[in-house]
Amino acid sequence: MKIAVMGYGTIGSGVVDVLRINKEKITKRAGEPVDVKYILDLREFPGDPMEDAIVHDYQTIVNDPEIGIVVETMGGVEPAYTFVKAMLEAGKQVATSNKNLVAAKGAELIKIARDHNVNFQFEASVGGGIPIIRPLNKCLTADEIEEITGILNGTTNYMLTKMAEEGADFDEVLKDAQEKGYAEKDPTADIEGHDPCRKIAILTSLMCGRQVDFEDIHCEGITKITADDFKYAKVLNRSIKLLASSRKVGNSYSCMVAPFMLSAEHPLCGVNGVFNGIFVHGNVLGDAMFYGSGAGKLPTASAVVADIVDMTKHKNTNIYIDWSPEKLTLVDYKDSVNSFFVRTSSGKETIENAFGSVEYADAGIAGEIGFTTKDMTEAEFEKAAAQIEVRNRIRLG
Ligand SMILES: NC(=O)C1=CN([C@@H]2O[C@H](COP(=O)(O)OP(=O)(O)OC[C@H]3O[C@@H](n4cnc5c(N)ncnc54)[C@H](OP(=O)(O)O)[C@@H]3O)[C@@H](O)[C@H]2O)C=CC1
Ligand SMILES: N[C@@H](CC=O)C(=O)O
Repeated sequence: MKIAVMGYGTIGSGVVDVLRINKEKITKRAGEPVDVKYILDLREFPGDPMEDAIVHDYQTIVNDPEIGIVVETMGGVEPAYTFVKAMLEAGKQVATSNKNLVAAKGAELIKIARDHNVNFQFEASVGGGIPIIRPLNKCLTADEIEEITGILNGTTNYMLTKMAEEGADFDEVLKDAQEKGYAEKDPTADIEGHDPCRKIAILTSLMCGRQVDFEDIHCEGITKITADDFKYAKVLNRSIKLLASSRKVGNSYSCMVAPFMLSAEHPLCGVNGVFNGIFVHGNVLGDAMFYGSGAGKLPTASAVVADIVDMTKHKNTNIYIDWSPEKLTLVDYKDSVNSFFVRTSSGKETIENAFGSVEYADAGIAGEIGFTTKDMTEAEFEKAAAQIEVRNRIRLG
């Protein structure tokens, strides 16, 4: 099998490395050798062992009938969409790690692949090296999936872990995550939660078989989390995690991305560093957990290469993926029920007038108190919170 890699950055170069490191095993499992014929990138790579494979015009790949599989690891929607569409229409199979592309154009590209009897696969687009797309599409097909809640961003989980355990500074630990190759080209997508938002939109689309737009999902990142919040988390024996969740409500889903303070008993509480954890509940399966490296060069490339092996074994066979372009309208997140941790400078009488009975937490920070509320809807919380001064609030899990 001759393949091309579009985008020779962290993940694209990882794909080339994985194909070399595990060449023998991959050849055996794919049923034939997998060779990289072209690498498309904007730059030259003088001195790189793959220097001679570098091309700059995607049409070179489109027009070469020898290329059976194309890997897209450039990132972003354009020109990735134009290039991938052209590859599928030319009868080539495509594997991508690009969640921006999958969240925006997944349903359409799946259909184009089906119409041309090829495959569009995207295992690495959610959870880095953790298998989650194929399990949903192949192994959990007997179930109605009623909930997926996950730590779906390696960068922010790495940052929150370092901030909690070492008191690390936000900007420094973000720089560290960028140097390790975990962060997006524009890390705003990580720290503002847009990346896990796209990932939970992809997973929800696979849960329901319809298009879920990430723009419809309520999304909060970690930029408002401070060292003082970690002091309270310690007092409350909780950890702060950025969760992406999707729950079936009637015929629709309630989705949200936001930081949560998790109790020690929560299945995702102990997921630390660059690891991701994905909790899945099916109506007949019950609970399942997926856990592993959520970002980084080789773990993510491992998932891309698994797609290459799968597609090499399925030449001329489209593997059905249940994801139609028909849009699903999500339930209003303001109706979802949570309890909250709140930091305030307001007095206890004012707090209790607004929230009723609460439980207080004192982290020894001058001029403020923390408290936790009972369960309430988001709308009820907003109404009560408007009556006090709120320094920060984090949902409890
Ligand atoms: N890093 C990670 O841990 C993970 C990343 N992903 C996803 O994988 C994708 C790639 O990420 P990553 O490898 O980290 O990103 P990088 O920025 O490291 O690599 C992207 C590469 O593609 C090249 N490129 C960009 N635009 C074009 C173009 N128009 N034509 C040819 N080449 C182009 C870039 O060149 P240049 O540098 O010159 O712009 C760069 O070499 C993204 O979608 C990301 O979200 C998914 C899971 C994990
Ligand atoms: N920036 C992303 C990369 C993997 O999807 C992350 O940190 O999880």
